[in-house]
Amino acid sequence: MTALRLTTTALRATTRNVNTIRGFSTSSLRLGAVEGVDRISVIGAGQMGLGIALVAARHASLPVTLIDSSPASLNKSMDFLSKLLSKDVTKSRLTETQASEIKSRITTSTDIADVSTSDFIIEAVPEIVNLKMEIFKKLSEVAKPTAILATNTSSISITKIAAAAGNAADRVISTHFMNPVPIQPGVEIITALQTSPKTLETSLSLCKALQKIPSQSADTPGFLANRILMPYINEAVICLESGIGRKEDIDGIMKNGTGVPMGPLALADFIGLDTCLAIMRVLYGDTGDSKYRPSVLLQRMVDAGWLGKKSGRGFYEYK
Ligand SMILES: NC(=O)c1ccc[n+]([C@@H]2O[C@H](COP(=O)([O-])OP(=O)(O)OC[C@H]3O[C@@H](n4cnc5c(N)ncnc54)[C@H](O)[C@@H]3O)[C@@H](O)[C@H]2O)c1
Repeated sequence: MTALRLTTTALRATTRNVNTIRGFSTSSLRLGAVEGVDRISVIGAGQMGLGIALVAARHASLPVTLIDSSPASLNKSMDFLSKLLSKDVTKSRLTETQASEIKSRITTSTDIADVSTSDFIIEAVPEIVNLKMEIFKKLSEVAKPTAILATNTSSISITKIAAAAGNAADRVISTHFMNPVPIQPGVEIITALQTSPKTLETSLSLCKALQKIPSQSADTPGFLANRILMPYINEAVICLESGIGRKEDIDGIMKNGTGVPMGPLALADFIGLDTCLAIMRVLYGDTGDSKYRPSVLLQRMVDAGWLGKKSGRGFYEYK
């Protein structure tokens, strides 16, 4: 009985402490600390890279170096970050002080060598195999010899990317965040043949610190998420190109009939049509299975530079 009462009292005290912590600025608190990870770098400041940087700075209070080869992308992302944080302040989800502390934890760079002080590096550049391999080769030269090298690839073999990292291959893993990163709790974790158990363990701890829920998948084309999602999107594009339905009807029936928040064509615009096409090409190329053949219309839209929301035009138009 006494033990039970003590436990209950301790539990109430802990709950009180947690609530007190929640009400205060997180500046001096590392709520989501991960052993051996004091700084992270994110390479690629597009929609995924920015989201990852934001959750690391916000939920794990980690300093982040956000790297992009394009200064314009960095500026655009930092402007967008300010808008996201202001919205949270307006909606009373953050105080102004917390918002400016989160922003101050993120520094930007155009030089990949600036990963050199980070313990965990997450690559989020476009879904182009040679580009990713080039980056992992470079990371094996410029990163700390203990740093974990993670990729956010949607479909490319982690084992292949790890091979490009040479002696660092055992520290390569995939932390495949879902879009939009600040909202979706799921992260797919994929290990390469070379990945060490320690790399996996630290990556799972980081996911927890970022308040994400990991699901593990084998290193196969598309892993779990895109092996299921992309053929669905591709089939919706085939329905459009073969005149089975208008875009409003395709999206309408899936939205109103299956309860998904977005129809498949609107979702493709949101993901990026170049990313969708790249994933379908990996699924088709790596399996040789015709069920994964990318729709011709999807290829033509990417040829036209109609990449979806990020370019202002995809299946729909965006201001
Ligand atoms: N969009 C999604 O819904 C989604 C979801 C999960 C995973 N992913 C994956 O995440 C990765 C990034 O996707 P995204 O949608 O953020 O792409 P994006 O096009 O929005 O951003 C990519 C960024 O990488 C930068 N970049 C290009 N080359 C670079 C280089 N050599 N060095 C540094 N930066 C470079 C670009 O300037 C751009 O800012 C891809 O592998 C994609 O498959 C995307």
